[in-house]
Amino acid sequence: MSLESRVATDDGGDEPDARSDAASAVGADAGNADRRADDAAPIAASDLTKRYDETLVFDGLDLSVDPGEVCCLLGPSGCGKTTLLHLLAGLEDPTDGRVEIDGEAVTGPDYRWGVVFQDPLLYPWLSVRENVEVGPRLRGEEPDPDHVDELLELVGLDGVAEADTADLSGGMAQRASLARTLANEPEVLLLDEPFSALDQLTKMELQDELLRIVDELGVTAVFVTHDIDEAVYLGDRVAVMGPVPAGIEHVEPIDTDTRSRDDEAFLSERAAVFERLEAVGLE
Ligand SMILES: Nc1ncnc2c1ncn2[C@@H]1O[C@H](COP(=O)(O)OP(=O)(O)OP(=O)(O)O)[C@@H](O)[C@H]1O
Repeated sequence: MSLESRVATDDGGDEPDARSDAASAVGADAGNADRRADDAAPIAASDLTKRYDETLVFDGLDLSVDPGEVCCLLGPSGCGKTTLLHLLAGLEDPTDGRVEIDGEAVTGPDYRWGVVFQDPLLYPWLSVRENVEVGPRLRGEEPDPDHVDELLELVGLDGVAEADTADLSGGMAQRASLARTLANEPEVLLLDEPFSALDQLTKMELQDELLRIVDELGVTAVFVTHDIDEAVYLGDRVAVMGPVPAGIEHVEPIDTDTRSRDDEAFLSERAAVFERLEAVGLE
């Protein structure tokens, strides 16, 4: 049986409830059982300027992400989405300006603001479980096996904990990468096109799971994507970026009460975002 079918089998019909329980348990173990959207960390970027030699990527950009919100960054290729995410994550320094997460200045990477990249970047010599244990170990903590089990269940990998990462499909590898980031109990998730290399069905499945996890763990998320449908489906707001050095040209609020991929509200919000993208020069 392939690893994918083992996961499918293990998922079973009652999997969403099982994962729901796992999410609650993870929250409880993390000491954040009461951390819900209202208590999640806000992100504030003020007057951010970033210059690489002769390229001014943006100049005086402001962005506020509310606690528990999913903010999608959408824009033409090369407009600075990844650069902005790296500044929020402390992976790069701004030329000027400031980023704060939960009121604390971001001056470098920190396990409290977890990053998920397009490439899962798993350690190939470690099993799935050992990959998830990396964060606590790097912080000098012995991973709690129950907590790791709960995270693996949360992302639907409980059937393949001991597998080699080389045997994982792209979707499973990205699930493992997400679990590894969640093992650090981040207050904020910063995701850089994490699903862009996946087939459409896997992508849609992971989009739904991400929304559930963000909601249940009470984290704030910034999600970079090229995909308008993905931005409108995932986002509470979609920040449309223009060609450098425009930065954020428009922020579209999304009515998430009727979250769906094909109803009227979705299609009209998609059309509104598309119009904004066209206005900034869709590439
Ligand atoms: N390390 C770097 N050194 C020099 N220029 C850079 C560097 N990183 C990014 N840039 C430039 O900054 C601009 C923004 O790049 P960035 O990768 O952030 O855009 P993006 O919107 O994420 O692009 P894509 O959608 O294609 O991934 C581009 O002009 C890019 O060439």
